[in-house]
Amino acid sequence: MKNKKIAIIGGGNLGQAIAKGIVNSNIVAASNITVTRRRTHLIQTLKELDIRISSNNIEAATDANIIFLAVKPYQIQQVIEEISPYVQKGTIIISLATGIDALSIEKYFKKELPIFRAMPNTAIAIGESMTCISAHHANQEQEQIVLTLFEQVGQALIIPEELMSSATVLAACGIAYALRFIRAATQGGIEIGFGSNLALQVAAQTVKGAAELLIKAGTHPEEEIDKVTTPRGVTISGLNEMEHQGFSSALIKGVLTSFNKIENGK
Ligand SMILES: NC(=O)C1=CN([C@@H]2O[C@H](COP(=O)(O)OP(=O)(O)OC[C@H]3O[C@@H](n4cnc5c(N)ncnc54)[C@H](OP(=O)(O)O)[C@@H]3O)[C@@H](O)[C@H]2O)C=CC1
Ligand SMILES: O=C(O)[C@@H]1CCC=N1
Repeated sequence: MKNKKIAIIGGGNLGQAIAKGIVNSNIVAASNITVTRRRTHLIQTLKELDIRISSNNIEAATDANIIFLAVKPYQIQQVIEEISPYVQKGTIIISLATGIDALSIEKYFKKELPIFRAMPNTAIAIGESMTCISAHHANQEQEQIVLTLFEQVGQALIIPEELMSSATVLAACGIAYALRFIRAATQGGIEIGFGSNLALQVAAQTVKGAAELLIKAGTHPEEEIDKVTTPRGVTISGLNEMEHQGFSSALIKGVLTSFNKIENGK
């Protein structure tokens, strides 16, 4: 793994975060990673980590063993058509583009390659991503390589491709849903007396603790809720009022709306 050459085509938010995560994990030497974008002046800081930067996609792709496609979905076809003639047989392709299926990616390459779709979330920047991955024309060794890469920047799992839209909603959009919860809790906290900074600190750590309870203890949310809700107490009153106002229903409807937009474009 250490000697694999990695090209990250599209050094934007996710592309840069992945490059940094891989370097921090020491799994591949920084000098083996090339990140490309047209405006390279915006990624000069990567050079301080020994990562190569370039605006030349073809050069980066030519000798790469693993290529991340981290451009926007509407840019992916053009980028693939540019690099495809130079991509060696057996090169692992990892596309981060939302909503572009593996068959389309293969069609743009005009040849069979091990193609992966990966959907991390923005917590990848701090090594806490939940990344769902699907594989197409890949063998077990290639699957393990891709899984290992994403395990350096959080948790990762391989799922069937038909679940990729669901993974996008639950994990990638999910970060935004959770942050909106924290913002709303903060606003409530201010109304009951906290200054905004303190309210944010309390709300954010509380959500982190709640998530860790489930992850570390492996319990169900309702089991943990039962431990907090004193009979005739204040928690159950607040929770029930939230449900009367449609809290769970609003969240579920939001999830379905995001999902339908990916699946049907509306
Ligand atoms: N999992 C998640 O939470 C999210 C996933 N995504 C998905 O991840 C992908 C990347 O998103 P994100 O990082 O937010 O997007 P960004 O816009 O931040 O990054 C895309 C980068 O691609 C570069 N780029 C555009 N055209 C080319 C080209 N021809 N050659 C090389 N580089 C190019 C752009 O830089 P320049 O203009 O300088 O070339 C830009 O920096 C998207 O496909 C999106 O669907 C997006 C958001 C969140
Ligand atoms: O909002 C979006 O379309 C992208 C996909 C997942 C997260 N952000």
